[in-house]
Amino acid sequence: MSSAPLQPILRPHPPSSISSFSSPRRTRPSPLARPCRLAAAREMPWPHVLTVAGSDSGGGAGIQADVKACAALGAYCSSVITAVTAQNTAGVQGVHLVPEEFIRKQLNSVLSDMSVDVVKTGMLPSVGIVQILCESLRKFPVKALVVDPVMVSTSGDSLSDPSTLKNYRDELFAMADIVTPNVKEASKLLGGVSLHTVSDMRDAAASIYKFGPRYVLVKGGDMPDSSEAIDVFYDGKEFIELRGHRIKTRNTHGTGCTLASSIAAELAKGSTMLHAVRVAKNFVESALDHSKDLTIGNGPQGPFDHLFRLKFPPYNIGSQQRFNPDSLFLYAVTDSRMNKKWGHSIEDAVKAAIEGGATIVQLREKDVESREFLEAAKACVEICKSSGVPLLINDRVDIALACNADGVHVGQSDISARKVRELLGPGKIIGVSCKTPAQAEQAWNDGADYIGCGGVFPTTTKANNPTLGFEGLKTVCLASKLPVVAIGGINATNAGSVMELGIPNLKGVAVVSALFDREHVMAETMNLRSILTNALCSV
Ligand SMILES: Nc1ncnc2c1ncn2[C@@H]1O[C@H](COP(=O)(O)OP(=O)(O)OP(=O)(O)O)[C@@H](O)[C@H]1O
Ligand SMILES: Cc1ncc(CO)c(N)n1
Ligand SMILES: [Mg+2]
Repeated sequence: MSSAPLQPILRPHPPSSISSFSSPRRTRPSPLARPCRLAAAREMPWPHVLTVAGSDSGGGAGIQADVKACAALGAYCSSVITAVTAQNTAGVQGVHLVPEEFIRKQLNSVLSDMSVDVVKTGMLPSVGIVQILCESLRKFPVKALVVDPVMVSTSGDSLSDPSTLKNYRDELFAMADIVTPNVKEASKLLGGVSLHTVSDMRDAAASIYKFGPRYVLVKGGDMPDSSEAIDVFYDGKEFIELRGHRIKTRNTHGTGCTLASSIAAELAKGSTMLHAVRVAKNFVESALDHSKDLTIGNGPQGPFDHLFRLKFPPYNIGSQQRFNPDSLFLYAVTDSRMNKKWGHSIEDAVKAAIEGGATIVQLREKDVESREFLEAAKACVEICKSSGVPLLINDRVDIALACNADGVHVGQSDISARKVRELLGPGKIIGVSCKTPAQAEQAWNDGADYIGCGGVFPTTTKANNPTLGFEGLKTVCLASKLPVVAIGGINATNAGSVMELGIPNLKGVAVVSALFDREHVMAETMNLRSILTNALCSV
């Protein structure tokens, strides 16, 4: 990780035009692509989002949603209030604008004193407010700007003067890292075009991109009935459809505010933009799912519980831990039968593998009683922690939670990665075994961190496991947006040839028998590590 101090990055983008579509702006490395350093050495970093938005007296949207979402995701949230609304589950009964000069004062108070990483905007109800915000951001640059162009509430009430449209497009969007309109807002921004399909959403995202933001997310929460909630993400080159389950509930008030502030919180924590958007969408879906039957108020649209995770104490909400794909290099997978055969305890086997140079460990214990497994897993967590090696648990989410492991690896017939992510939270590592491009795509959509692909060679460790060979491995790697670890029959004789394939996202090999069906686990691991290192150097 770079030790460079945090650089302010928000500067006005070039004026929007058709040519900005292919402008050099896109080729400049995104500052969000690298994790941020938030404070000088020895200071505790605290990711900080400033929300510039309206208050919702009902507590479900606006400032109130932003503060709760940031808190839930482990970021600090300061707030500049642009308007006070009288609002409940029935709709908006009144809007009272805060005087513009007082908004300037609030912005100045926060930005001149506190180190804000990301600014998120919600309700900006007048032309003057948009201008004041842009001036403040030029004076006090921040790391990223997330613009949720709030115009109309879901109840259909107007939250912004139509005259702000031009300022939004010409001034604010040009400074924004991401703009997150819903379909109605996207339509308004584009002069009233009608948007009915995902293809229309793509076209809208491309048109809004021309106004100057680095990324656009057109949200489909309000699209006609479907089993999925589909948002379209666009980075100027590629469209990505983010598909989530549509939760059947009346409690969707504030989903847009929550999504945008969650993106801001993740960016403040150092995520790349796409990762931030995926975590945010997953968070909204989980919150809606947990809140679907709650009742507050008598109107048609209720709020949801942003802090649902507090009900799950093991949920590591503040985790700053990030997955490093390079840790897949020498992936040691334990096997209780082999350990028994050689008279090794799980702990001794893990210790030996780490001493020999394993870079990540997975406990795959099929024949051990749960209580015994948990005790061994706890001991392994300590061993791995002291060596800085991540420890994953195969399949058993309960064991992973109980021993606070670094993550879980699941197969195609285990609990889905999406569900595991919901249970473990954003900070944990999730891997999925995949044999096909479609499974790799699903793992990516479900929020996994890596995939395991195999069996590359025939193996005796896993029954009825078809062999993919190098061609199958290549096909899956090529299709996978996630880093890959190869698995299945890999040993000291053939490991080098796997790494020599030189596939960019193939980060390492996972081995079971070659390390653990041996008397001297440490020596075998050292040997394999040097073979892998040599192979890597020769590519
Ligand atoms: N019923 C639902 N189930 C799952 N996800 C949903 C649902 N409704 C909305 N979403 C998701 O919530 C996020 C916010 O989208 P939405 O279109 O609701 O924004 P919005 O209209 O700006 O919300 P609001 O104005 O109520 O705050 C999107 O990622 C969307 O896909
Ligand atoms: C204050 C406020 N901001 C945003 C929205 C959009 O949901 C709302 N309903 N109220
Ligand atoms: Mg909205």
